Amino acid sequence: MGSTRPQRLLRAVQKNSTRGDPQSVISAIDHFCRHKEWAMNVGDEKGSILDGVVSEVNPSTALELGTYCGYSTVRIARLLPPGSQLITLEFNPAYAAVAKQVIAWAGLQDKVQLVEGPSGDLIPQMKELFGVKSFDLVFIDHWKDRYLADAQLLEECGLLRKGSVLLADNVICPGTPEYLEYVRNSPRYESRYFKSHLEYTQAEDGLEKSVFLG
Ligand SMILES: Nc1ncc2ncn(CCCCCNC(=O)c3cc(-c4ccc(F)cc4)cc(O)c3O)c2n1
Ligand SMILES: [Mg+2]
Repeated sequence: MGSTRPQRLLRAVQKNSTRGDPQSVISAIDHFCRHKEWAMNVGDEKGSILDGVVSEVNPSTALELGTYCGYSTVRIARLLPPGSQLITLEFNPAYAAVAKQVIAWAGLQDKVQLVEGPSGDLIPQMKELFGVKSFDLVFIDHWKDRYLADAQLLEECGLLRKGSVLLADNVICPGTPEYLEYVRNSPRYESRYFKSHLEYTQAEDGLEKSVFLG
C-alpha cells in the first residue's frame, strides 16, 4: 500500500521543520505544496489574510470546519492568546490522523481539539461536548456545498453572537455561490470579500469575511 499525499506531506514536515516551531511547519508545507505536490491547504497568500483576521478578532473560542492536514489549524492556533481554544472538525479519519501529528509536531496540541465527524452532526453538540457558549471566529473550509447549511445551523444552535466572524475559504474556486448570496444579502451579516488566489496557483480565489450582527 503506497503512501497517500497527506502522509507524504507529514513526512516533509517532520524532515523540513523544527518540532515546536509553527512557522517552520507552515513554511515546510508551503514549500512541499509549491515544489513537490499541490494540496488543498489555504496556502501562504490567503493564509496571510487569515492571520490578519485571527489577530484582529483575537478569539477565545474558534471553530474550523475542515481540518485536512492541519495547515490552517496551525496558522490559527499559533496566533491564539493563552487560554483560548480552537475546535476543528474533520470528516475523513485518514486526514484527521495526519492533522493530529502535524498539530502535535508544531507543539499546538494544547490549544486544539480535533473532532472527527461530519459538521452537520457535530455543530449541534458543541455546547454539550465542549461547553462552548458561542464562537468568536469560524473558519469555513470544508465541503463547499455545506457552507450555507452550516452557517445557518450555527445561527440556529445559538453558537454565534453579535460580532462573531465567519471567514470562508474558496468562495470563487471551487466556489460557494449560494453561501455568498446569503451572507452578502442577509441583513444579519456585514460581508466583505478579500480577493486573492487559489493556493499555490495564479487562479483567482478569495476569502469572504462576514460579521454576524445578531
Ligand atoms: N460536512 C463536513 N464536515 C466535516 C468535514 N471535514 C472534511 N469535510 C469534507 C471536506 C473535503 C475537502 C474540502 N476542501 C475542498 O474541497 C477544497 C478544494 C480545493 C480545490 C480542489 C481542486 C481544484 F481544482 C481547485 C480547488 C481548494 C480548497 O482550498 C479546498 O478547501 C467535511 N465535511
Ligand atoms: Mg480551502
